[in-house]
Amino acid sequence: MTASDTGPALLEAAGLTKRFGALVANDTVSLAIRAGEAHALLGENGAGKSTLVKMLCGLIQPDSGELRYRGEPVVFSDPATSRARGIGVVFQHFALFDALTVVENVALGLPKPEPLGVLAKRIEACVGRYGLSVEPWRRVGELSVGERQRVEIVRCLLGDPQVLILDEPTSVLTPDESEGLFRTVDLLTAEGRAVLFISHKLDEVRRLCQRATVLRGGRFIAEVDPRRETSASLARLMVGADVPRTAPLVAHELGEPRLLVKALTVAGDGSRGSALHDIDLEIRAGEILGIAGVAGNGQTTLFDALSGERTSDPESIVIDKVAAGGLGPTERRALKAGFVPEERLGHAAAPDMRLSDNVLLTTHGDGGIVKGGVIRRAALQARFAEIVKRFDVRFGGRDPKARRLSGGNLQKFVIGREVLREPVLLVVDQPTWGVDAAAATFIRTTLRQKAAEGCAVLVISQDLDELLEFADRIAVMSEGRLTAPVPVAETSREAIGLAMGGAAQESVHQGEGAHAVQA
Ligand SMILES: Nc1ncnc2c1ncn2[C@@H]1O[C@H](COP(=O)(O)OP(=O)(O)OP(=O)(O)O)[C@@H](O)[C@H]1O
Repeated sequence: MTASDTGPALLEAAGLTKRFGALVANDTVSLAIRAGEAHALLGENGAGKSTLVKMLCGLIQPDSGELRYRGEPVVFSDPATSRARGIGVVFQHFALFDALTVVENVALGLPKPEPLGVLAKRIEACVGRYGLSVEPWRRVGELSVGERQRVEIVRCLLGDPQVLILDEPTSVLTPDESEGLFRTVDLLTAEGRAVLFISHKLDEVRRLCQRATVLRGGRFIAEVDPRRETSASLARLMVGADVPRTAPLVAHELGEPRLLVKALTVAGDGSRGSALHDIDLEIRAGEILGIAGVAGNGQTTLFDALSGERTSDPESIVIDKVAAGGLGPTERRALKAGFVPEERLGHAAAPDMRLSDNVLLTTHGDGGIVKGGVIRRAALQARFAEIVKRFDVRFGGRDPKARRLSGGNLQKFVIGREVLREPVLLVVDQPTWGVDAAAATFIRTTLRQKAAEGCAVLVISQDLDELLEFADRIAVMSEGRLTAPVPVAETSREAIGLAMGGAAQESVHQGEGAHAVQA
């Protein structure tokens, strides 16, 4: 299908403006989403994409401008009204209850109650039709982020939406899962539905979408056919200038082991993560170890075990020569370890606390900011200002609550907060989730610099290309076990992909991975 032969406009924004205090988050923005198309919404972090989406679904009201549905002016006073008219949204932050099953969560969002058995059958039918993999009777707390996202998508699809809005849906997915989602999107558009696709992954946008609207600084910049653009030309439209590439690797000596993990075994806790079996790894000063894997294979438990949210045998985790397995997060931070969890809102940052107080959350044990139990406000403000400046964290106002930040800007803030603590060990789960191309480059370059300065860095990421680009060695997590790490130069995308599927438990060396499958 070409951009010109897509159907009539289903949902239109005509000159929408939204202000937050002095900040104009959307300035007379127009957008038309047509029947049968996948339409990308592009822009840097803070460009105003989420604000526009929130107006399209009635979560917030525009200050001026008009919404039209099938050519008629409409007012969506709340999300229930837009849902009833056929607009479904899957946000970056999921609204699911961990303690409930998938089917119970879906039931909570229904306009009318329905027996759970009947609903489970409807979920199974929807899952089959759109090629999604979701088990209705599993507890949401046991699900990976990727699985939770599929629950949210199914929940939306059960409402029979004509327009489905997906806010950065692939940032938490493996390449295979993303391909699965694209097939779902293709099926939906073939049925004449429209999909609005927000993503920072420009290759995907070019592969999936027939049209793209670009925002910059809250303003409409262009509507283009992304298939006729390059990733560089799209990025240029978003940024208004050329986007830098990741700095080349600076050769440096490796030092002492900063992190030693020995025979780490942790039971699954039934809510957040699956069990770990006999994990061994070592990261030396100056090194970046990447951990790849399909979400839900124990990465969350590994993060929790390393950060001290789950304790283990004291000797099973050694940070800078100190047995740390039995220590909690604050004690591990006192050893100069820093942790960036996957979920930035709610885990890495307290949504209703101001940003400066969120700085305090992980720096209260560092001598410079709290002394003798007293918060040194000036030092805290100085650190806050430094994070904002060095990591280019953009927001309206002086010190907003964390929940007011755009997703990518909050991610930059959390990374900056941990990096500026000058850690000797940094454990980062999904470092560039939701950040734009320029910020992702900046974050990877920063982590490399930290390694060059002698920090040991462990990066858990579902983005294989990211790991291949900036890790020194890669190991794969599969069913709670970790393959032996191998240097990036000695492995390949294919070998890692096979190990991610559990095909090669022993190693991700190029030859051995392929061999294991043939055997
Ligand atoms: N409720 C709010 N109060 C104050 N400022 C807000 C609020 N919501 C958004 N903003 C600000 O509006 C601007 C646009 O944010 P928005 O979340 O729309 O960006 P985005 O393009 O979705 O970014 P990202 O790619 O990082 O998700 C940002 O500067 C953000 O801090």
